[in-house]
Amino acid sequence: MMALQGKVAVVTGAAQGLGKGFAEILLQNGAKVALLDINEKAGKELETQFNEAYGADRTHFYPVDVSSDQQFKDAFQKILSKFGQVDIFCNNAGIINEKQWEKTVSINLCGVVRGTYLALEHMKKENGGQGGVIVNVASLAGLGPLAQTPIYTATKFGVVGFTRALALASEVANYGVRINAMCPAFVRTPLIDSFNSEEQIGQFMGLADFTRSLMEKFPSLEVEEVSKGLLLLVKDDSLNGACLAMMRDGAGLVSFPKEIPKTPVAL
Ligand SMILES: NC(=O)C1=CN([C@@H]2O[C@H](COP(=O)(O)OP(=O)(O)OC[C@H]3O[C@@H](n4cnc5c(N)ncnc54)[C@H](O)[C@@H]3O)[C@@H](O)[C@H]2O)C=CC1
Ligand SMILES: CCCCCC(=O)CC\C=C/C=C/C=C/[C@@H](O)[C@@H](O)CCCC(=O)O
Repeated sequence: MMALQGKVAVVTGAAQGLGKGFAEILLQNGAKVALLDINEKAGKELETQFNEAYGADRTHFYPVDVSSDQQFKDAFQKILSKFGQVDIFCNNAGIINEKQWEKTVSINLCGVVRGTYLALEHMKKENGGQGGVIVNVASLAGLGPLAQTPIYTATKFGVVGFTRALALASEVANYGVRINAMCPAFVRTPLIDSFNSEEQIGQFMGLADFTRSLMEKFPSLEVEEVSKGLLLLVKDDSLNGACLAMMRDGAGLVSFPKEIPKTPVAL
């Protein structure tokens, strides 16, 4: 198991919700944490709160829009200057917006790719790196479709596929970096209210009741529960290419079939 004492972690979308919970559990386990978020006010307030709770200079906030290549790169250089290294990188920032769907793709998928590649270039042994672990936050909607949010679903399937492919590349090329994905069901954060927002859901508002039925099937998790899942994926150094599905009735590592199950058809 990876010891976190003295390790340096980066968490995107850290100002609230799951990212705040992930940052806190990493701090509680001895890591230093760089908080990245587009919400500057909430990020600075959380930096102060965490430094008071866990010791001065254990946390630093960096205002970053993960859809901006330059902002992400600039922040990463500042993090290396301040902390000297990055051992853990959690790509968590994400939105739901089926109307501004290019924005959703740029944040949820392209933002994860940007963060992953920044971390990998720094961590991989062939570049003189010390190795490390990357956790990409997908969703249960990255394993099965969420009818009301086809674009959000597409981005989360993309995060799962990208994470699994890069984990395999890391194993084959011996990068010394583990890359895993988290696939939680509904979690009690501001994001889940999106299903009721015409501004975010647009043409799919008529499917709100379908999502409500899914929320009954998958009762909401608490941030603290999901944060324990993050800690597992970070600490268990046997896990690479793992997808941790999390629901209220339990969590499990997804077993992807070696062969794609299919029903033969005569062409
Ligand atoms: N809440 C849920 O039911 C579930 C959430 N997730 C995923 O977990 C991640 C976090 O979601 P929540 O904490 O629930 O959402 P949230 O809306 O509470 O927090 C998201 C955070 O990301 C930040 N953010 C948004 N756009 C950004 C950008 N362009 N650059 C940097 N930061 C940005 C926001 O300011 C906010 O602090 C997302 O990727 C989401 O898709 C996955 C499964 C379930
Ligand atoms: C609209 C609000 C979205 C909130 C953010 C999320 O990512 C929530 C995702 C939660 C649930 C997704 C459920 C998907 C369900 C179906 O695709 C089903 O096929 C999945 C089956 C999983 C199982 O039963 O093992």
